[in-house]
Amino acid sequence: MKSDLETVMHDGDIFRNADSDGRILIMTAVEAERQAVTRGTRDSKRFNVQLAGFGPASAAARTAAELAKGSYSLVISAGIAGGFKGRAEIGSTVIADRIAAADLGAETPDGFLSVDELGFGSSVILPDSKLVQTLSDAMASEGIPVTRGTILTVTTGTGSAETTAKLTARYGDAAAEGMEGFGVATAAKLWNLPVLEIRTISNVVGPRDRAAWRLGEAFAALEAAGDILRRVFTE
Ligand SMILES: O=C(O)c1cccc(C(=O)CC[C@H]2O[C@@H](n3cnc4c(=O)[nH]cnc43)[C@H](O)[C@@H]2O)c1
Repeated sequence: MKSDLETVMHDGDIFRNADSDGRILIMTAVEAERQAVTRGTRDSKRFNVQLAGFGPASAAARTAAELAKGSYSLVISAGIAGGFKGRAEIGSTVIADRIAAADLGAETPDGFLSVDELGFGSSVILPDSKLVQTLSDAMASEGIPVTRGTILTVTTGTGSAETTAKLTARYGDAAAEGMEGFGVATAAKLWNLPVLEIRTISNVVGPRDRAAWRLGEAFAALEAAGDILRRVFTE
């Protein structure tokens, strides 16, 4: 009888053969994240793990530059993140079912207007739903605490209860907050490639308390996420 993970990996075959050489580009903000993912993927040639830099602008530019150099079947934004209280605990993993540019828009005396409300496009990019399901099932089957939800991309990391409340009022299903996902996803969209965002939680979104960040737990979870990616896409 097949294990849960074997069943999931069978589904993964669909994507392994999706196109050309089927390589997967993974973008992380900083080197420590890149190393954690690479430990998990064990330097498999299927993956190219590159630095996106800090924030969505750098992430979009560097992802676009990487995509121009090679052929890929999937783009992944990966890294650590803040987790919204009650949605994603420290050390857990979040897989985005929506990637949202949460603070891109305009402030008005009556509140925030999103890109959508301004008529300049969409603040949301949707990851490939089948892949989201495949990976979240694979993680759950290995006992990894995993949540699916909206991952917000912000240009300023949230550091107050007031901003946290504003964000959760706009995105009721927000699970985590990072700073590169929407940039990576924008570049992937330009190439008509599917995108995923995978974040492991280092801290709680809210009043800034750098001393409370649990980088070790988040990097260990990021390595475990890399291991699942390798098993789903290469075994
Ligand atoms: O201080 C360190 O030693 C250190 C080591 C590795 C990474 C960092 C970062 O600060 C990574 C920044 C990166 O992480 C994402 N992130 C993490 N928590 C949050 C948050 O609460 N709100 C927004 N972004 C968050 C983000 O994508 C940053 O690019 C530090």
